[in-house]
Amino acid sequence: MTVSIGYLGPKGTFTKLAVDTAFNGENKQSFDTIPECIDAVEEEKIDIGVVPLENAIEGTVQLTVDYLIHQVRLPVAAEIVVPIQQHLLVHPEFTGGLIDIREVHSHSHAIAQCHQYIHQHLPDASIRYTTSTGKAAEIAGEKNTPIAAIGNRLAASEYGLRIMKENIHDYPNNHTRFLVLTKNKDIVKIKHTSILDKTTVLITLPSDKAGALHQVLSAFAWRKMNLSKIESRPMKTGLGHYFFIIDVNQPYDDVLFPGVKGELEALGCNVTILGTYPVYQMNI
Ligand SMILES: O=C(O)C(=O)Cc1ccccc1
Repeated sequence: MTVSIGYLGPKGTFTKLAVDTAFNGENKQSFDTIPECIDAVEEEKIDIGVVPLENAIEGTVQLTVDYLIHQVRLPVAAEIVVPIQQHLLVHPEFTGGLIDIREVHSHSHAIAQCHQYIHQHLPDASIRYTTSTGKAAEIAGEKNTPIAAIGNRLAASEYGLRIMKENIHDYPNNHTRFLVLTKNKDIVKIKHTSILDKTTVLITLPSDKAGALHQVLSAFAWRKMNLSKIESRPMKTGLGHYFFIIDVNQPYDDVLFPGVKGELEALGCNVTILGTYPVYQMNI
């Protein structure tokens, strides 16, 4: 059986790079937006979806987290961590200098990863946000205009662009986490060895209870469960109402996690396990 894998496209995105690095030559399909890719997995038009989740410089990709919490809950089969290098890409016939560039197009995360560079070297260019870095590269390649895109080397080759300036991201240790979503975990075959297993838990606190978050954290702490991330997101039910999303650096088990859940539910919290999955660190 050929497994179909959807990703945030079009061609030349970081998500496509992550997919190419993690998977062999399955049938790969690009989607223009993150929700479209997630919906396609939900509607079983594709077997696996890969979407960006978090960047080391810019933080969470809110669209992914919110869509997965509020619209479509899909099991997470794996996390792929990929190093990110951002380059300034221009049409091959563009002969101007940095000073001549009028517009810089890219995904909001890519723009944010290069804020200092843009501020110092392209202060007069206007910023245009696109659904992905690949989309920005496609626009820059359409005709010879003073439009630059921020994206990767794959985008440069896919759209025939010239790399005008390499490595323009502001901080060197730039990595992005991608989620592998599927209803059937057995079909996910990643050609690397995982570095650890993680479990992601979604918790809502009882309203207006002093020390509730402290008690949530203690339930993990006294069990010596190591947390690697805690983030609050609005529940969208009113100001001051939040979910807490907690990553625990260990696989789900039948003792500790049910213990945490029982303890927190007794306090009036709501606890949902969003997924337990291996993490793969890629080198490209
Ligand atoms: O736009 C892309 O290429 C993506 O895959 C999303 C993204 C954007 C910036 C850094 C990492 C991933």
